Amino acid sequence: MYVGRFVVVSPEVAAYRVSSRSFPNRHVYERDGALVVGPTEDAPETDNPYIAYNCVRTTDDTAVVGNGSHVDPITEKLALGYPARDALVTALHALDFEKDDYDTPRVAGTVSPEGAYIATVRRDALHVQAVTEPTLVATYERDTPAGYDLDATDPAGAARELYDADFEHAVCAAAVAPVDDGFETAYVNE
Ligand SMILES: NC(=O)c1ncn([C@@H]2O[C@H](COP(=O)(O)O)[C@@H](O)[C@H]2O)c1NC=O
Repeated sequence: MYVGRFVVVSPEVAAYRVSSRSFPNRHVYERDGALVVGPTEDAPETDNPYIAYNCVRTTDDTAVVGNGSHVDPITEKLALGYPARDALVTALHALDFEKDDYDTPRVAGTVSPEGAYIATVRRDALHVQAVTEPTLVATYERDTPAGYDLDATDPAGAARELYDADFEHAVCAAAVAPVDDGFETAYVNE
């Protein structure tokens, strides 16, 4: 099954995978404390505005994952003191679904020692939900948050588990979790 990009959030960890039919030549890398999705050196030129973005950012107490430019305003609202639910609602409502050929939904997650959320904005819905067990939302097919069998509670394990998940066209994966002195991140490119 092809589900496109997806987020999995648990109370311990937030993770994200890029699956892509159209733009497979991409990778995750670190820049200025964020994890970024972007084209590899051999990628063909494109003017698609939706394929390069920060996919993981953190504030002092909360980490954000997502499939596009909304990761930045969600992070900025959190840094201003908005509760996670409100930061997700505000940023996703402002940017809305992607204006591409598929009306691709935006998906996002947050995790902090105080709690975790998962969210999506589609053409027909805005869904923001507190997470008490591992939960997945994807851009296509599985586009409403639903329980997912994630075993890992650490970023390295979660990024690996998402990369290896049985959905087509894996490209790369990333994950983030709170630790004693901040956040730990990990990613997989293969
Ligand atoms: N975030 C991403 O990495 C990303 N990759 C592709 N898209 C969008 O989704 C469309 C379909 O891409 P694909 O055929 O790879 O699933 C692309 O034309 C692009 O507008 C993305 N936008 C949202 O998921």
